[in-house]
Amino acid sequence: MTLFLDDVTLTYPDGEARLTALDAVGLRVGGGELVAVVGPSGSGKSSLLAVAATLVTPDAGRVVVDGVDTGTLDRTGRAALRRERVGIVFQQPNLLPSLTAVEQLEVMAHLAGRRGRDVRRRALELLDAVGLADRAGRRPHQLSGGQRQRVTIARALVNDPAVLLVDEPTSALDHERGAAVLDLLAGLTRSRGTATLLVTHDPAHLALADRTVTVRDGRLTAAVPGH
Ligand SMILES: Nc1ncnc2c1ncn2[C@@H]1O[C@H](COP(=O)(O)OP(=O)(O)OP(=O)(O)O)[C@@H](O)[C@H]1O
Repeated sequence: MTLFLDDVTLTYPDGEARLTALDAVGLRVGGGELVAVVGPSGSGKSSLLAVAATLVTPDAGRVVVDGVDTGTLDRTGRAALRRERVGIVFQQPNLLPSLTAVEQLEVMAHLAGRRGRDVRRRALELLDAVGLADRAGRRPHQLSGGQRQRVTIARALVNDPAVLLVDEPTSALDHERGAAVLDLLAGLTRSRGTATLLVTHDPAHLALADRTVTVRDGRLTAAVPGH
């Protein structure tokens, strides 16, 4: 389970010219590895996640998810790859208001073509793993912000993704809950062997990462943790 970005360049239209959001970026995240991404506002962090998630196609370079060169896939193929092999956790928990916690997970499994009793068992296992076994029947408005965030993490894992992409997972949480969510992500990365890319502004998170990379003006550099 790996994520590999090879010489990836992404530009956006900018009036008559083009703005370079990612400039010849190379990055390899191995299975069981947690890589933190830091950098100033507007430097290209979200663009990096969007490209890795195959939500945006780069102008040049290769994005290889779990051994699959995503450039060889059409739109349908990329959507299937995302459903089956990529877990995405956005900043704001985007849960469906009418569904219970366990149903949020089941819907994702169903979209990936999974059915049956195993799906519920697996969903409950994951909710247990994020400390929400006793909240499985609650809807989003009956959960705290931190609990909702943990549901989105469990949901991102329901189809056993090879690659986990996480954008500022603790920005809405207090320090203690944020630290608990980070511990959880780091633990799941290692126990499940996912390749995890984590965008963060929180220096405390860097200690849990195996590596930190810095994005600056669309370019990637390795950073010394804690600096
Ligand atoms: N859809 C778009 N169209 C045009 N320009 C864009 C688009 N999305 C992002 N950009 C530009 O690309 C650059 C990188 O943006 P990106 O969102 O990747 O930065 P970021 O590091 O995630 O920033 P932040 O920390 O503020 O979220 C910025 O200059 C931004 O203005």
